[in-house]
Amino acid sequence: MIEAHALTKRYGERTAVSDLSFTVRPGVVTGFLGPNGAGKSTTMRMILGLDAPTSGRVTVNGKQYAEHRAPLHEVGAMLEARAIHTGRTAYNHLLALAATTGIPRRRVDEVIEIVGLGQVARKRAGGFSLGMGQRLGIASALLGDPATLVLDEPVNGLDPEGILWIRNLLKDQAAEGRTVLLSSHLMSEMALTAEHLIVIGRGRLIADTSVADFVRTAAGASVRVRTDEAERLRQLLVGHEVSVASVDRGVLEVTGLSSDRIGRIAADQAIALAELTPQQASLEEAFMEMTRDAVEYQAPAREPEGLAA
Ligand SMILES: Nc1ncnc2c1ncn2[C@@H]1O[C@H](COP(=O)(O)OP(=O)(O)OP(=O)(O)O)[C@@H](O)[C@H]1O
Repeated sequence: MIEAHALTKRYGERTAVSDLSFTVRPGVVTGFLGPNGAGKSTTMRMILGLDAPTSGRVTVNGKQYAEHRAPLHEVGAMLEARAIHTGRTAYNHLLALAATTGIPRRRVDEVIEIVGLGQVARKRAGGFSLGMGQRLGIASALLGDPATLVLDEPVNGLDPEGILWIRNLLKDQAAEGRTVLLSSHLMSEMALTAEHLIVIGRGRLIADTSVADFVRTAAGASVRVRTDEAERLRQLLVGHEVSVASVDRGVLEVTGLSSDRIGRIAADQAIALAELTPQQASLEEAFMEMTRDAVEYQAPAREPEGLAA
């Protein structure tokens, strides 16, 4: 369990994270979303004790990272996969890491198997592809068999097979009762991997919700209706906070009413419907919609061009 309480981080004049409170629970994959510069990496660094909060606090299983006696067993992290620029083999890299924390050699073999690096474990990690580097980063994170995993952009640069692999791995880790927090810019990927979302914009909390609710409550969700009496139905539906667009002959797109409601109104007036389809906003659209205000509202008007995140 990760708990942030009024977490704030300032770098000089710039506030990277502002009064951020959230809880990441075990058992489900939690996605950490936000536009560029929203403060995701800064928050993750504070979780891992790599950056000190200006105020507030964040704990992992009730303690701040530095208070844990064996942090590698508590929290596994991958912040930048590319941080592994090593002349060592993947195996020796993991072995050295294990040795510093009293983790046995057989666990190194185990994690190499888990991440599928068996074929290349004796090769220099410095020559690894991005995908192999990601797998090695994940192997390092899993080494201490931690109850909590914190991964910054773990699917970055992976091919479809690698993405599917990480998705299943993280779901399995969560299903085993671990706490899993991952950030990603790939919203569509997050929709498939995460069950819960923490969304931030300009360092502030925008949403702390299930993926299903996030998409459901996103503005812009509409219903597609097809009927021979489109014009009559349009006049019945249109009103305060309900807009109806004619997208094609006999096809309406209704925003502001549920499909249930539209179906009932049509039935009451004996209008036969040939189609009544809720158009689910994609996570990508929902994310853009919900973070847009945070970006626009808080962007300082006087900021010099080119500096705005
Ligand atoms: N060491 C630092 N010194 C000064 N400003 C920083 C520092 N680290 C981050 N920032 C600023 O804090 C804000 C948040 O950055 P952060 O990297 O946490 O965002 P992010 O959500 O991870 O973004 P991205 O998705 O682009 O990586 C940004 O405006 C960034 O410029």
